[in-house]
Amino acid sequence: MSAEIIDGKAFAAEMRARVAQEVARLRDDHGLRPGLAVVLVGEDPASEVYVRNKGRQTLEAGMKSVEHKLDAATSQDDLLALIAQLNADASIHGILVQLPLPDHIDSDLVINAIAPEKDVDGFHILNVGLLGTGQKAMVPCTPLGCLMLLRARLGDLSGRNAVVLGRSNIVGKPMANLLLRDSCTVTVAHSRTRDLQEVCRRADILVAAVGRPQMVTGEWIRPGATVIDVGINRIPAPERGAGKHRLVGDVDFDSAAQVAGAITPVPGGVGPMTIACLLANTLTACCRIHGLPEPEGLTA
Ligand SMILES: Nc1nc2c(c(=O)[nH]1)N[C@@H](CN(C=O)c1ccc(C(=O)N[C@@H](CCC(=O)O)C(=O)O)cc1)CN2
Repeated sequence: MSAEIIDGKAFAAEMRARVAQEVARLRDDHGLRPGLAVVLVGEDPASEVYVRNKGRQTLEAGMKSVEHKLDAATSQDDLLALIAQLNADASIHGILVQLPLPDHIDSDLVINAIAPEKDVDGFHILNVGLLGTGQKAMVPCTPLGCLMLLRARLGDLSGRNAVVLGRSNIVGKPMANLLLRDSCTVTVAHSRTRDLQEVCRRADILVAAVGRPQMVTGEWIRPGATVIDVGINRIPAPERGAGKHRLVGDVDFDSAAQVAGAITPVPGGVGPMTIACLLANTLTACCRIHGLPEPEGLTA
């Protein structure tokens, strides 16, 4: 193996410590406590874990944490009523609706009902537009985490060839916008892209967010490239015992690490950065809502 392993878990821990420092400063200097409300509809086991971790890490950073766990059959109107209540709650600076939502709920409608200044996921159409036009926005947490890792490893990103594999609203599109904002030459590739492997091989920076376990192998990677693996896929691991599973990314780590200059592992790469950036966004939202200067280095 030749690649440097980018330790997202350690980077996220440093970021959370920095957020906690700033939260303490807000309390001491302004008597403020950032508050985050997380809404979960249904009983998806992975979502339950993520929501629990968000609540715990929010409290550890010194912020207020509120969890709303709603039955899977909750109506869209009831969910919208809860969002309206949280929008009006001055002690709440960030609102996040855990995705995916049950099929009977229109996710776009719900997300766009969140007050844009409290939209710490950065999914509201106003924040999407602000980011897309290079203006000050709330930035989606996973792409923000990827950007932080890239800047920490590479410094100035300008002029680099970046390929984003995947075009989702949550990761691929905002990631491409963030890399463009940092003056990369950006290609968004996806399942219909011709010569996909060749396109990826041109990348100095490759962000894989395609949702297909271990799809990107060493042959897809330019020697020395920086590879950010956003995928979180649970695959059977019979070698660990009957019915056991393990987590893998969208990149085949073993072959990719032979070629890349640096690579994020799964788990322990991008995943932990998602929640660290959520805390940073909640702090940023609190500062913006109260007209206070934002701490440096915690947003794009
Ligand atoms: N409203 C949102 N919903 C979802 C988002 C989001 O950003 N906003 N992202 C994902 C899930 N997610 C956070 O919500 C998330 C995913 C993974 C991790 C993480 O730390 N992963 C670990 C492995 C965890 C495991 O063992 O399963 C890692 O990669 O090391 C954190 C947050 C979908 N929904």
